[in-house]
Formats: sequence, structure tokens, C-alpha cells
Amino acid sequence: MIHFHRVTLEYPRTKTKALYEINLEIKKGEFVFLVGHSGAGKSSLLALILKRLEPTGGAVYFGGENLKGVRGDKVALHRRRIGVVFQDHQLLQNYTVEENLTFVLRVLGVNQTEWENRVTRSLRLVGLVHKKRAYPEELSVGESQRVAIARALVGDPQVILADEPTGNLDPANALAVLEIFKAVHARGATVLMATHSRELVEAYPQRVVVLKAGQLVRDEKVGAYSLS
Ligand SMILES: Nc1ncnc2c1ncn2[C@@H]1O[C@H](COP(=O)(O)OP(=O)(O)OP(=O)(O)O)[C@@H](O)[C@H]1O
Repeated sequence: MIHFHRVTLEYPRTKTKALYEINLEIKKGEFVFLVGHSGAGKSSLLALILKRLEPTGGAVYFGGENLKGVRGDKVALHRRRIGVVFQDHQLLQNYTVEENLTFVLRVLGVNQTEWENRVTRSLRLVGLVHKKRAYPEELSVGESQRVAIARALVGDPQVILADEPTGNLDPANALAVLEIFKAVHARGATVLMATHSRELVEAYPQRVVVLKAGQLVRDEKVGAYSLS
């Protein structure tokens, strides 16, 4: 599903080498934790999959296609195949929960008669159907993050990328969010989650890929949390 072949990334302005010769293959339906110290390159790796950045060496493949060849209008189409969740929920403050989700569906060109089904299905998965008319400021931090996950899922993406999705949450909310990702994984999605949280990795023993100063230093099928 996702394949990095000898990928190197250097930020042009600062000449920071964020990733070196990364080889990584993530199969359809896998759940992978991406761990590493701050600055190890986790967010940069996710940005390459989204084509927000271009590798300076090597190639990134998505569904067998080299992303280098994805250009112009096709970049937006590529991104629609991916659901993204960040540490900060990034909900639109002046729109209700429901509108935050339908906004995505409008961009995706989904038929309006299907909107309600999709929104309800996504909000049900995160346990927040009753909040669909609420505004983000009326939600707790944990609820906001669950809405952000519902928004990432509403387009039925093949792949979910999560960058520190529990970074702002207390342990109970973090585990609640993990439960949602587990359910999404159980339904067949491919999930790549960058995290600093040992608790998360221990609560859901899955493949663990460790980055250290831009290098992939460990890749374990069912790994324990480790930063080296
Ligand atoms: N836009 C940028 N321009 C220049 N250098 C950058 C940029 N973004 C990140 N970097 C550098 O690239 C390296 C990797 O950063 P990245 O954000 O990918 O790490 P990370 O593992 O996600 O860190 P964190 O856990 O703190 O989010 C760091 O040295 C960082 O300073």
C-alpha cells in the first residue's frame, strides 16, 4: 500500500537532512506505530505520503504508483485517498460538527443524499452522533479529537495517517481514541500512527517502526515501545 524505497529528504532552505535512505513497506490492512524522539523525522515521513513534500532521493509509492508522477489536479485526488488526523484537531470553528464533516464530502463530490448516512456512520463510530449540531468550542478536547477522527473517516479513505493524535489528551481520552483506531483497523483500513506514547503502543501491540535522527533503526512485527 505504502512503499518507501531509499527515501532521503533534505529541507532545501535549511539543508536539514530529515530522513536518510528510508526503506519501508506497509501492506494493506496493516497497523503501524511510528515512534522516535522529537525531530526524528516522523512528521516529515507522513508529509511525503501526503505529497506535501517531495523526497530529495529515492521514491515513495502509494498503491504501487510512484508519487513522483502524481502532479497537478491528481495531487488532490491522491490526498482524498488518505484520512489525516493531527495532534491539534484543526476543526473549523464557525461550523457545526456535522458541517465539518459535510465540508469534506462536498470537496469529495459525494452525492448529497448520501451525506447523512456517511456523517451518521462516522459519528457513530466515535460515539458522537448526539453532538452533530454542536460547535467545536462546545466540545471537550477529547470530543474534538474524536470529531477530527470522524472527519478523517467520512470519505472512506484507504489509509489513515495520524500524527500524535493523542498528544493533547489525558490517558483515558487517549485510550478512547486508540479504541476508535483499533475499530477502524479491524474494518480493514491501513493505519500509520506517529506517537510518543508508550501507553498507546503497549495497549495495542502492533508493528513498531522506530526512527532515530532520520534513520529507520528498528522495525518489529509486534514490537515493544523503544526509541533506539
Ligand atoms: N519545514 C522545515 N524546514 C526545515 N527543517 C524542518 C522543517 N520541518 C522539520 N524540519 C526538521 O526536520 C527534522 C525532522 O522533523 P520532523 O518534524 O519530521 O520530526 P518529528 O519526529 O515529527 O518530531 P516531533 O515528534 O517533534 O513532531 C528536524 O530536524 C526538524 O527540525
